[in-house]
Amino acid sequence: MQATAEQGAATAPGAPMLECRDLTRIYHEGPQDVTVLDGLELTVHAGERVAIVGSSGSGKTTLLNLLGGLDQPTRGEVRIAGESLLALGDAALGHFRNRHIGFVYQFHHLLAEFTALENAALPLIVRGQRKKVAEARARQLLERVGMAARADHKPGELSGGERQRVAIARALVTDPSLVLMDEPTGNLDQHTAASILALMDELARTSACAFVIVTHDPGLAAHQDRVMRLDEGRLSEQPRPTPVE
Ligand SMILES: Nc1ncnc2c1ncn2[C@@H]1O[C@H](COP(=O)(O)OP(=O)(O)OP(=O)(O)O)[C@@H](O)[C@H]1O
Repeated sequence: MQATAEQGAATAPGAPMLECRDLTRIYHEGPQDVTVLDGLELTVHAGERVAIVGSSGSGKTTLLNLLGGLDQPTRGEVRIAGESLLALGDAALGHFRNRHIGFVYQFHHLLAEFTALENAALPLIVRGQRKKVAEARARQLLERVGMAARADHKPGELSGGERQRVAIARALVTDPSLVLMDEPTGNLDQHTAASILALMDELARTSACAFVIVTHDPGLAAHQDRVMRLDEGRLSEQPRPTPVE
């Protein structure tokens, strides 16, 4: 299985990078079963950016967790770069995640005792890269998100928006095939948010990275290639609101 997980991703623009088929998640905790996702279908191609919108409690976080292999569906499957997450064992799944998926979740999960630079370099260190090489790449990403000057600061010394930018650098440092983002620009001012969007555009174009972005921000949603609304456990394509300049 390990060998399968290490195979290269289907990175040609236009190839399906993410496929969800009949994706269903029923929570059995509590007095009543709760069906949150109900036969959801989604295909995202290499180089494509898809925004997911939906009301509070509609299942956006549940969906992101399934896409990232952090939770297992009750029924159906998630394929990333042609690989079914369900078919991977725990060790292979961890390896696959590190290799193919970048996460930017609302709680950034930065390690408190590490600097911004060390945090951003961590996925490469985990992958076995030499510290010097990993930190050189991490520094490039920190520059891109406007955090180079704070590279030696620990998360406790950074603002919420600054921590978010370090988390974005960390998610992108491995050149992932797929980036999963939960409100990635929520804490950022307009100028910083615009520079993050420009970085995402460039990555989608140059490295065929696919993005799935959960957001309540109509401006951010309008900036993506497609907007999907999650409602009653399924996704439907939305007309895009006019982008906010
Ligand atoms: N572990 C769990 N056990 C039982 N129900 C759960 C569990 N996790 C989530 N839910 C329920 O599933 C539904 C979807 O939750 P989820 O967090 O995915 O929604 P969301 O769209 O991300 O919401 P928000 O926009 O408020 O963050 C909610 O009704 C929630 O109460």
